[in-house]
Amino acid sequence: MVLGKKYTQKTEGSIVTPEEFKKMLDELFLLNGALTVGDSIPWLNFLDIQGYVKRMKALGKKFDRFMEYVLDEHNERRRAAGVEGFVAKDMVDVLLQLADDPHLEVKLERQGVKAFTQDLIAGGTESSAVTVEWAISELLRKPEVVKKATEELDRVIGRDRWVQEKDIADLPYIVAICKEVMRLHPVAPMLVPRRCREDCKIGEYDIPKDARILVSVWAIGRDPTVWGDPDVFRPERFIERAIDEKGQDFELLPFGSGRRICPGYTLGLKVIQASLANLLHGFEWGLPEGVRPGDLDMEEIFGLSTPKKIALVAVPKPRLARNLY
Ligand code: HEM
Repeated sequence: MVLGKKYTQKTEGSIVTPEEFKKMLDELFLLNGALTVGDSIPWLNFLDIQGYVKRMKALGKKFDRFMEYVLDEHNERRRAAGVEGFVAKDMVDVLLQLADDPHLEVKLERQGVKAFTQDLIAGGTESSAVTVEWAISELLRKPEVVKKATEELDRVIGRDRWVQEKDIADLPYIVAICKEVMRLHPVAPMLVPRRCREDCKIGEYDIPKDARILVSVWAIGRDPTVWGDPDVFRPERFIERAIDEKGQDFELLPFGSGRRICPGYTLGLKVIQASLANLLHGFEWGLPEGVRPGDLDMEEIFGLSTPKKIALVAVPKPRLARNLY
C-alpha cells in the first residue's frame, strides 16, 4: 500500500534483502525504545556511553539509502508518464505530489516524504506481526481456547472457505482473543512519550509542566485492581464485559488514546483479526517434537515494541479441504 510493490527481494542487485530489512526494522524499534544514560543525566549525553547514537546514525544511513532509491524510482515513473498522464498508485506517489504543491500551508519536502514513508512502514509491519506471533504463542499453551475458537470458525465459516474481512463481526470469540493478546502484550508498552503542557495533579502525583510522561499500558494491562487474574490468558473476560480497544476505555489502550492515537488502528486491527482467524481456521498448530507447551519461552524484549525474545517455532497442519491451499 505504501510503496506500491515489493522492494525487498532475495535476488542479487536488489536494494535490500528481506532479512536485511527485517534487521533494520528490529534495530529501529530497539533504538527508539532504548533508555539512554543521557536521557536522565543530560550532560553525559555527548559521551554516548552505550553507543546508541552511533548505532542510530548507522541505521539512519541505511534507511536513507533505501528511501532515496524508492523516491527516485517513483519520481522516474512520474516523469515518464508526464504531469497530465500520471495517476498516483500508492502512498509514496501521493506524498510526492503533495511535496510539489507550492500552496501547502505546511511544506512537505523530500525529507518529509522519506520520514512519513519510514513511519508508515515501521508502524504498519512490526506491530501486527508481533501481535500475531504472541497470539499463537499464548494459544499453544491454551488448547481449550483454540478449541472454542475453531468451533466458532467451523460454525460461522464452515470448512470449505477462508475467513474474509467482513466475517469478523460474526466472530466475537476471535475478536476477544485479539483483545486479550493486546492486553498482555501491547505492541508499544509505554506508548509514545508525551510532554505535560501545564502543571497538573494525577492521583497523588504532582506533574510539572514540560515533564516527559510515559504511560505504561503494559502495567495497566496487568494491574490486579483493574483485571481479575491479570496474568491468566482468558479471552472470555471480553465476552463478559464490553471493553473497547480503540482509545475509549482506559484499561485497554493498545493503540494509545487522544490526538496522538495510532492513525493506523483500523488497518492494524483488521490485519490482526483476519490473519489470526485464518491461521486458526486453516491450520492446527503444534510445537516441534519434544517441546511441551510449558517449555515455551514467553520472555519479551522491552523496547519501543515488545517482540518475543526467542522467535516462536510452531508446526502447522492443514485443517481445510486440500483444494483451498
Ligand atoms: C496491531 C497493530 C498496531 C498497533 C498495536 C499499533 C499501536 C500504536 C501505538 C500504541 C501508537 C502510539 C499511540 C499513542 O502514544 O497514543 C502508535 C502510533 C503510530 N502508529 Fe500504530 N499500531 C498498529 C498498526 C499501525 C499501522 C497499520 C500503521 C500504519 C499504516 C501505524 C502507524 C502508526 C504511526 C504513524 C504512529 C505515530 C503517530 C503519532 O505519533 O502521531 N500503526 N501505534
